[in-house]
Amino acid sequence: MTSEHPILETRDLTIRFGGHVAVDRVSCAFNRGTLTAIVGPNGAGKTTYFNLISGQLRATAGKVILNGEDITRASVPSRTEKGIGRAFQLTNLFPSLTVRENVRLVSQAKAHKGFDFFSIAGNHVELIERTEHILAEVKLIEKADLTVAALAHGDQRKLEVALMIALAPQVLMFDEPTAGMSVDEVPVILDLIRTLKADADRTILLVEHKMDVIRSLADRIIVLHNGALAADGLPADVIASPVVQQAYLGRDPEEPGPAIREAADA
Ligand SMILES: Nc1ncnc2c1ncn2[C@@H]1O[C@H](COP(=O)(O)OP(=O)(O)OP(=O)(O)O)[C@@H](O)[C@H]1O
Repeated sequence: MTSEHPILETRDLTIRFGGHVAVDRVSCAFNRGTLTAIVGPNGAGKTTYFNLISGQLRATAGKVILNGEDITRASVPSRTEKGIGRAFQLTNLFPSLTVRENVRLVSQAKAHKGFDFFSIAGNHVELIERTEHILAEVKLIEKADLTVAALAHGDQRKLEVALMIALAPQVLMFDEPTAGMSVDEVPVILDLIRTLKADADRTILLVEHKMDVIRSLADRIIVLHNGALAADGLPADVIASPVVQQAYLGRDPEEPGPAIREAADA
């Protein structure tokens, strides 16, 4: 972790649905270059917390601060432009275009935000190079000429990540990236997240249930329980803490359960 100011912060972030408080005064700061796993039982508020950060939901109270700027009331596109990245839904893209064309389109959309009349030619070369760089980073070069519709499930997830990267986000949000993946596909996505993490400018938030995945990737774990922050710290400490053993894993701390065994087997 670094000592600089946090890139992202939530302050007393809260959302109520009728009488139900789904996210309850969550205050948390995320430093640049770190990967934080967000865990908690089903219905704990993890996805809702993500939606409040990326802007799909508006907070009832509290704040979301990005690079010192209050973005609590900003729209989703505005947050995306400011540096919050969340994987695309492929259904919003062009299934009949190739992988490369999709990445190029999103890169182009990003580049046009900073359009410079005097460097059109330069932009074009840069765009091609950037597209190839992203395809290489997510290991989709060999599939670049396939249409999206022809991709296997795991490769579609990689493309979602590629499109997120094309928007050059500072904060990358993954909501259960290995959900629904085959045993073969899981390590590929984990490797990809590890590669992304190697860039110290990227700050990663990861909602994940698989404890072995969390152990291998996270610098820090925060635990949500009934919408509130129940624990926050280094992975080994948080996993071992009574609050997690009882509240999240639902068992006696002395008695290792399936998630811990899974971690031990990994
Ligand atoms: N739009 C909504 N309207 C009403 N209630 C909602 C809405 N979105 C979420 N909730 C409720 O808020 C609570 C938190 O849900 P959320 O999906 O954030 O939990 P989660 O921790 O991501 O769970 P899971 O691990 O099952 O994905 C749940 O009780 C859910 O039913």
